[in-house]
Amino acid sequence: MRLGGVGKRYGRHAPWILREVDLTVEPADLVRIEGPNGSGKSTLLRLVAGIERPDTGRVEVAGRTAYVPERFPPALPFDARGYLHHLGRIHGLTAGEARRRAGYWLDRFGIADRAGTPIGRLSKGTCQKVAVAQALLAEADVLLLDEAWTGLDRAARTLLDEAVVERTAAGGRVLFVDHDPHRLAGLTTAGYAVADGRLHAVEPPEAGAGPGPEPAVAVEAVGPLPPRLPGAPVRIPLGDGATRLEVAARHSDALLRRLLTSTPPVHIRAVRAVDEPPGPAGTGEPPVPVAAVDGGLGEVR
Ligand SMILES: Nc1ncnc2c1ncn2[C@@H]1O[C@H](COP(=O)(O)OP(=O)(O)OP(=O)(O)O)[C@@H](O)[C@H]1O
Repeated sequence: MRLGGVGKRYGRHAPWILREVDLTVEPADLVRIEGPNGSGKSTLLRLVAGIERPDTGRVEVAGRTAYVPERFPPALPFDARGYLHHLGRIHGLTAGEARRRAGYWLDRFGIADRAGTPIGRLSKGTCQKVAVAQALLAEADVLLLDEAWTGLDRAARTLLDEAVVERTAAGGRVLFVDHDPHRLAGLTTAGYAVADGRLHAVEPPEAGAGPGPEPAVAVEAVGPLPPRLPGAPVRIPLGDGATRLEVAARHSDALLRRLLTSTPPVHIRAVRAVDEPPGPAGTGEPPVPVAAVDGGLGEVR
């Protein structure tokens, strides 16, 4: 996904909202976009979604795109299940698959009992769950989330966090706008602030370095590593050109996917559970063969 020299204004004599925006997003990237109200964050996501056209420059997006808009259209002539099914079909799913995934996400968000309720009669939070579900069921290559957590209850916010991690672990690119600086902290691979129509790279907040007290996984990787990695792993040089990366287990899939899809690819020598504090190579559980890791991820090429 690439934006080159993108400019946008709403009308020929209107002020520029975005100018000369360059942005490249690779598979498995999780990108945070921040900035003050009215700075152009939603405009940027709408350009990537193809809802707006740039006035200058190019927007190149390969693959399927799914988008959670900041505002859900209020008057839709559907019930929740019918809407998800309809959107699934628009995303190119067969009728059977669209129905299956609609049911799956209604269940996962705990709103299966409201599947037959017209969208206009759903509560705000339930409506937002449907808005999020329509994007997640697409299993898109590019997932765009515009303040998608707003209005969700705690369980649904956690579910959306997990779904984002799942999407990036599967090689998807995720861009999100959110005003909470801690949203997905430690998982983002890049962060940008929109200000004065420009996109400025910012250092995304860390979740606190390293895995903490929860179950952790150590990955021994050989080769140059990307500067930012999912889960903000602790990096321990092993002295033979390899690096031991220790990360919370829930981020290990995303980390492995990011390593295996980086250019040039990183060679993964071993993956093991960590059940003791960071130490030299050879501590912890016996290494898991890399082939098993590849098999577990499913789509690694
Ligand atoms: N369809 C439109 N027509 C005209 N102006 C628009 C349109 N959409 C957005 N704008 C203007 O473009 C500017 C950027 O809006 P945008 O919604 O992209 O900002 P934002 O950073 O997402 O703001 P917020 O944090 O409040 O959601 C604002 O001045 C807004 O009024």
